[in-house]
Amino acid sequence: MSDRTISQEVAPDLSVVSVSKTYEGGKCALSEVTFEAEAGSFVVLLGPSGSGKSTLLRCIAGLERVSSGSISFSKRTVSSSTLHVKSEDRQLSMVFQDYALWPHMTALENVAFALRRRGLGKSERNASAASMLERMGLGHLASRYPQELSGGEQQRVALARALVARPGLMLFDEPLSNLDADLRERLRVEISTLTREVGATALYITHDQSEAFALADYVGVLESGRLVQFDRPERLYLFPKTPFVARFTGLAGDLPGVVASTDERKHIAVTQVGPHSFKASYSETLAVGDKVRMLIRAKAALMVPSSEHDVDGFGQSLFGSVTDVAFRGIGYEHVVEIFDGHRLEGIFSGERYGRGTKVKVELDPEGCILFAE
Ligand SMILES: Nc1ncnc2c1ncn2[C@@H]1O[C@H](COP(=O)(O)OP(=O)(O)OP(=O)(O)O)[C@@H](O)[C@H]1O
Repeated sequence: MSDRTISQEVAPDLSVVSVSKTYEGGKCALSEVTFEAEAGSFVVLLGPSGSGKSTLLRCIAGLERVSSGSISFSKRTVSSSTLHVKSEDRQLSMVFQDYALWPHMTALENVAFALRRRGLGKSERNASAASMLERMGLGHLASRYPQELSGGEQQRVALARALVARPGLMLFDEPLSNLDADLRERLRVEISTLTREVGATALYITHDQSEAFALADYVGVLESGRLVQFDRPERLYLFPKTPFVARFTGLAGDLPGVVASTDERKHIAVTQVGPHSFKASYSETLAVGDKVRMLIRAKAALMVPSSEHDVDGFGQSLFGSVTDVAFRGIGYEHVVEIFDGHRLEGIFSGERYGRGTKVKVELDPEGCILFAE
């Protein structure tokens, strides 16, 4: 960004300590949420509907008061049970799901309005707004009103408005959920690039695991108001702390089993699953005889055609029959029925195996994760 008239606000560290929020009427939406986001990092809060994502974002934005705990930006407390800094004094920008543009202002005026508190003259504000719209490929739409723009164009104007003041902290409330798949992907890339380009600390909420993994430096998973894991996306995928985190971040299979032996040093257990025994990884304490669930990541499942010489269940593999196949552009996703009516889903292959094809699925122990029932 070439405009030098607007100074960059310093990206803050964000510190959320034991934040709880109970709404009037007694609904507890957040319970003891704690995490730290480094200055300039991109954090995604992921969780199902009602898990407390919006409440947490709104507390950080200053749109809700916390019931207990504290929120600080670079050691400056902005929220606690006795202190509440107003939203407009928190030096942040927000992008909402429903765009929230002012309908009586043009695209240019909407973006320029974000600079009203920067002590700039009108012509400077307009020049900065025009250059930001240009930067986002919206220059030719600057004089249009929101109702004359498509949903995707409105959201990009909203993004331009959030970026133009070069905020230290940017908050995103499911900004892509009203857009179609293609536009969602393109705007996701723009959000990721531009936010990092301005160097802001970013907090983004979504219920979409693939969006979270694609954007985040760190992902926080919320379940019923509790932050159950806060980690790098890669670690979350390989070492989910709970079955909820594993299921919410995408599984190919979820099978019942019984522990047959354990290797505590390597955290690998042999588990009897139906007629088969598999090696799988575990992090909690497990003992021989414990009933477990073996949760299988799609990455761990390699599908090959079965041959008459194969022995079912030998060496981390099992047999099945393809019940569904879907073309995904870069390859095919299969559903495979295995023993006792259990299924593996999302089994990816560059080759298409038609319905009814007998296949062998090999499982990598690293992507098979055991949790006690
Ligand atoms: N103003 C409010 N008054 C009372 N309860 C509320 C209020 N806002 C949210 N809640 C409740 O708090 C819980 C968390 O809501 P929140 O909107 O934070 O979840 P969410 O994860 O953002 O959900 P969604 O993805 O559906 O937006 C829900 O049970 C919700 O019904």
